[in-house]
Amino acid sequence: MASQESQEFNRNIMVGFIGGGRMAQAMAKGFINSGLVRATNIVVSDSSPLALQSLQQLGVRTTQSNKEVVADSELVVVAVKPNVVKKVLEEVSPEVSTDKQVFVSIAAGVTISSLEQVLPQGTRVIRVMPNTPSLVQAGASVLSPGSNARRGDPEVVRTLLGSVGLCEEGAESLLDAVTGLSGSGPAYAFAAIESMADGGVKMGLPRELALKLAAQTLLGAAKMVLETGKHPGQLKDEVCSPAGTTISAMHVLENRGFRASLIDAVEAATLRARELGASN
Ligand SMILES: NC(=O)C1=CN([C@@H]2O[C@H](COP(=O)(O)OP(=O)(O)OC[C@H]3O[C@@H](n4cnc5c(N)ncnc54)[C@H](O)[C@@H]3O)[C@@H](O)[C@H]2O)C=CC1
Ligand SMILES: O=C(O)[C@@H]1CCC=N1
Repeated sequence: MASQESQEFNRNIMVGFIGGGRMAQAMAKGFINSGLVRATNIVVSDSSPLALQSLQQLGVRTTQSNKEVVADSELVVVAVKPNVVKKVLEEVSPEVSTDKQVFVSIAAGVTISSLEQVLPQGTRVIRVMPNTPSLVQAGASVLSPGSNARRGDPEVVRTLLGSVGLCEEGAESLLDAVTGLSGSGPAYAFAAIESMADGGVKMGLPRELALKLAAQTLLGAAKMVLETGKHPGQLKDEVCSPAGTTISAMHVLENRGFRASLIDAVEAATLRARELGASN
């Protein structure tokens, strides 16, 4: 929910999105549901009319003109795929005024210096790695301010993203690893939920119940880590009774490389983010 700082947050801020795909929709819906931004203060552009249809249902203004979004916004979220970022920034550059807009790029890998190079000199840029649970106020984001960001700019972005979950500030050098962990991480968790539910179904549970139990179990475990402050290893030990069920399952997971697979997954996604940065 909105933090104390948001008391000073300009609730009339105009927020634009260039690209109205999955991440933009998650953020826009999250911002509206948080109560921090009115739907009528959001404008989204997308080259595909289909992508704009579901946004129209939210009550936000939609357009196929990226320039219109920039002209009408104070905070512009760049939410196109990394390989399209340069092209759209070149296109909208004539509309940029350093006194008006802050550009927030959420593109995986794309560096602050490459964003600043293509935008007019002095453009205020903040690079952010968010994730899709922003849709349900349970997002995790890390932001990194560019070289022209003004004193209050990170705070505005932090308040906005803080209204849809956790938002931390960090050095840009951390952002590819953040992408590998929390940016891509929801997919790992969804796969875990789906697979645990499959296990339940295999052992006789109805599908609907199995899915609910699997999702609630991950949610509950995550809340315990965040709210008890205990190390996850200790919490795991507290579930494993001597000669009980859980330790038998943990043995299987260890044998099949469960932990190493997750470590490798975060590493692979981080390295891919670096590659995207080098090529875009
Ligand atoms: N999906 C995710 O979980 C996350 C995505 N991101 C980043 O967010 C960005 C967007 O990703 P998604 O939303 O997943 O992709 P997406 O493919 O769902 O959305 C991208 C949208 O951009 C539109 N588009 C393409 N060319 C355009 C142009 N020239 N002008 C205007 N719109 C154009 C497409 O029609 C599409 O609707 C990417 O850079 C990605 O790295 C960051 C964190 C998480
Ligand atoms: O898969 C991707 O490239 C994007 C970035 C982080 C999550 N999804």
